Amino acid sequence: MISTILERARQGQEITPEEGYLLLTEPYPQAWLQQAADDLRRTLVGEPVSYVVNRNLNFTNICEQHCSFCAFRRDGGQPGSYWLTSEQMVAKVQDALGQGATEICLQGGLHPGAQRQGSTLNYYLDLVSTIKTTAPKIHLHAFSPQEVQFISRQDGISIADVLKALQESGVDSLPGTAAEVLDDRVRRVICPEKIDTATWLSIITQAHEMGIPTTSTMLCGHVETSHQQIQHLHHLRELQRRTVGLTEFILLPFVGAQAPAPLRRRVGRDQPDLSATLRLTAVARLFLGRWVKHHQPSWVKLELAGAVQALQWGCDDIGGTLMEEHITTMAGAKGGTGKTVQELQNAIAALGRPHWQRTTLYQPCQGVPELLACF
Ligand SMILES: C[S@@+](CC[C@H](N)C(=O)[O-])C[C@H]1O[C@@H](n2cnc3c(N)ncnc32)[C@H](O)[C@@H]1O
Ligand SMILES: Nc1c(NC[C@H](O)[C@H](O)[C@H](O)CO)[nH]c(=O)[nH]c1=O
Ligand SMILES: N[C@@H](Cc1ccc(O)cc1)C(=O)O
Ligand code: SF4
Repeated sequence: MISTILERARQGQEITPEEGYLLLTEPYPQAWLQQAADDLRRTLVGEPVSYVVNRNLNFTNICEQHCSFCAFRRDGGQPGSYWLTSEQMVAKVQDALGQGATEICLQGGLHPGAQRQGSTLNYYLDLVSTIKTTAPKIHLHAFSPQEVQFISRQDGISIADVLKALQESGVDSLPGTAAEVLDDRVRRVICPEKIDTATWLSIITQAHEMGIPTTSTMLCGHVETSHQQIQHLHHLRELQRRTVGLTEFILLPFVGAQAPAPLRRRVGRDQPDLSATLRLTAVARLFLGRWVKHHQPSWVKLELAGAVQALQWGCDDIGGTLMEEHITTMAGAKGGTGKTVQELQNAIAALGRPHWQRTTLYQPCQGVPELLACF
């Protein structure tokens, strides 16, 4: 019975993957689902909604892979390809500091030419030290598991050694991107060159065991089934049961408008389906239950109004200011490339809920002058 499952989940009891599947697929009033997810959110984290003042830094879009959803990647030398110099990165980090950023979110394409002294790891360590020299106190949220594996593969060194070197040079946490859908049949269609499910889980597990926290994500709304969505959430819940290193879950609905034609045509939709995204947002909150306290929608992909709705379907964080979002904007997302603190605060206040500025790891930040005291 749907109402029994919802009631148990609302109280924070674990539901099975089969029950999660029923919540996603059975016909019943979606208001029940919304209410249960909203209630569980209130029980676990209360009314306040957080945001983080951060800047995205996508150091290059030159990438050796060809994920079928990705409008960001370019070949080297192709029109629109770019590779930032360290001077350009320093300027962006300084500008971010001036705007009160506490986090740099650093990710890029997998560029085989990105090497120092013949080593890919050395290039990435240089990136980290460029940022940390410019902003020693900033939280560096850098490199997806796919990027970690790329370094390991290029240089023939272990994942553990890559993670250790990144940690020692100043990486504070990893973005849990490249998860897409943790199902190898889906991965063979949308990202055949990427690491498989087991490798993604293993890299995140190793990071957590070394004391590097990560976020978690799901790229939804393309070719995956409801069953595969639940399996993805199940993988995350089991991982978290073992390591407790996930800080949050971020649902990333696929934006197709400018994505490569084959997947775009197959999906047949340019922008995310908001009601399907909200349903999955609520099921993710209920399924991950007490294991993952923080849930974030993507205002880039849903637009701010859609992200505000997601705050009523289980989310408790509105995300980051981002300052410059490229990846999904290049795919035709309509949410914009950055938000001011005022815009985020106003959006939260419109719901009648209090807002608070967090660090990447969900610690409170003080007012602007004391900002850097929160590290
Ligand atoms: C572009 S990658 C950057 C890091 C690295 N290249 C990687 O793939 O892990 C970051 C994430 O952006 C998301 N993304 C890319 N294209 C998207 C699209 N069209 N719609 C929604 N999310 C997208 C994917 O989830 C992907 O893992
Ligand atoms: N949702 C998107 C994000 N989110 C990143 C967060 O702002 C932040 O880095 C995380 O909460 C850790 O503190 N970043 C993007 O570039 N695009 C998005 O759509
Ligand atoms: N969600 C990632 C960041 C991110 C998300 C989506 C993107 O398209 C790009 C980056 C995080 O862990 O913070
Ligand atoms: S998602 Fe990442 S790995 Fe895949 S093509 Fe885009 S930049 Fe490259």
